[in-house]
Amino acid sequence: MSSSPRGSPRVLVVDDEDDLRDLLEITLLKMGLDVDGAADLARARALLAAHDYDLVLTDMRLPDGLGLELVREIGAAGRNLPVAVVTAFGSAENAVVALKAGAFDYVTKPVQLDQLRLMVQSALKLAAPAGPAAPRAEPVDSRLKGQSAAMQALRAQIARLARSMAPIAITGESGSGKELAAREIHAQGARADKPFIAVNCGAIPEALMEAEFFGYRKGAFTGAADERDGFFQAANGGTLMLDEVADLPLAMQVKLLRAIQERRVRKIGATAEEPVDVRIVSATHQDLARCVEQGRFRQDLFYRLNVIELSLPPLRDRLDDLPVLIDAILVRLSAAGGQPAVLGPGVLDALRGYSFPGNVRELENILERALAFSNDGVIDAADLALKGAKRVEAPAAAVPALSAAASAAVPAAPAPLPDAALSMPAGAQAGERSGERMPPLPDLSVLPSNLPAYLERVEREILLRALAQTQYNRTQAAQLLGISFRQLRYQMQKLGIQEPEG
Ligand SMILES: Nc1ncnc2c1ncn2[C@@H]1O[C@H](COP(=O)(O)OP(=O)(O)OP(=O)(O)O)[C@@H](O)[C@H]1O
Repeated sequence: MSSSPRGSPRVLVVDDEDDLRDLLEITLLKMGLDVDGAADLARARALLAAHDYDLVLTDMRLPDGLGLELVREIGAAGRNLPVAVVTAFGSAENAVVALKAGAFDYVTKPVQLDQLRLMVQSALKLAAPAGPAAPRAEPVDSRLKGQSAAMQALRAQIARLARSMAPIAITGESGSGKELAAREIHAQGARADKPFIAVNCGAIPEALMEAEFFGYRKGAFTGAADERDGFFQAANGGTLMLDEVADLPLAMQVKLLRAIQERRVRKIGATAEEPVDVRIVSATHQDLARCVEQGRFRQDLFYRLNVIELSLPPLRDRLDDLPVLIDAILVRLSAAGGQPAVLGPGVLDALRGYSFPGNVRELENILERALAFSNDGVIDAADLALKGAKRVEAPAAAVPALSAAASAAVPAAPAPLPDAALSMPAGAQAGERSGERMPPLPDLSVLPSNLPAYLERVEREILLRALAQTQYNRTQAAQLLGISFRQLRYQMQKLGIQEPEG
């Protein structure tokens, strides 16, 4: 190994096409890097044995084998050395295979120099200045709490994944920590000092999606008074989390695929595209493969997003983590500087007996509410209101239908409708789909003169009832209505619904 003092970062370029190798070498030299070139695997191996590198950039097809072999060998040797591959245009498969094998990233031919520079900069941030070093198996201050084997394995997996650009698809039930895991991946990678942007794909109205994701130029459409960046520009250099990705409409899936493949986006109303350097992490509580089978999700986008899978176990499968989680939550909930609350006798057992359909978020909700009812900082079993929580399972004659009479006058800021106004109109047909509660439609013999205001009023009433029925447990209210917690929170904010004091 060369033991020369480390000056400029050193890059190894492996490519048998002289022209392309020269172009890559010149570009890297202009970035102030030291560069060595190799035309085949044998030469590359010899150079790797003789020198410390900070980055390897290799073509996929070489005269004596595949660039993929280098990716694997370097990974197996545990060297802290990012390897990027150059793949032929349109061969998404190669890129995905390389990422799965542990490549840090890839560039496609013909190589776009601006993209190459972005990729190299990001790779060099990863290279440890003091040479090879094993990645930390488990950071001391991981935000993902829990000592169960599943959580330990998850943290170790995150520590490895954080070091590459490979798209990660996170699955897990609602409230199981998908966003937290995504933040952890971001925080442990080279992009930590750049933005992490989480987007709830299910909460953006379809008509606004393109503008929200890609931005727009001034005057691009009525109301576009100023130029605005989209999520991609906002996340540039960092991580973009596509939460509830299964909710993306098909038309948007096509545009997103293009942006991910090309690593370029075009603002609405702009003529030129701009390069973006964004790591994509997606999450869903749905089975995305099934969505593909059902034609609701594009196969090609699925393939692009699902390079590495990370699965979060439900809380009921790791109840041993309860004490650690409870401690962390109670510390967070304690007034600044104050003593955290403690659990009274039997409380932990009561919680162990609960199935937590809303996972860690539900545990947080339960403890937050219990704390409000508790005396002297001691939470008793009765404070948990778990019995009430189980009411969710009771067959809900729940949300009654609205009668059109209630809509005759729609106030600007609609108040909850009186019960009398919520009686089911005679002869109304309940639209039942298998297993779904589908209350009958309101009597629409009188049509609302302001549809958006009327629908808002209906929605508000439904949310208020679901919240009242679950004692303002938002996790359970969301479940009752078959929407995600974030959707509920978003709608509550939109409609100005707040939890009552006390
Ligand atoms: N292992 C964990 N340790 C500590 N807190 C956790 C853990 N897992 C989840 N949480 C907390 O639980 C709450 C829900 O987590 P998060 O928002 O990441 O879930 P999610 O799976 O993304 O939910 P959704 O599907 O509704 O979007 C957050 O407040 C988060 O901090």
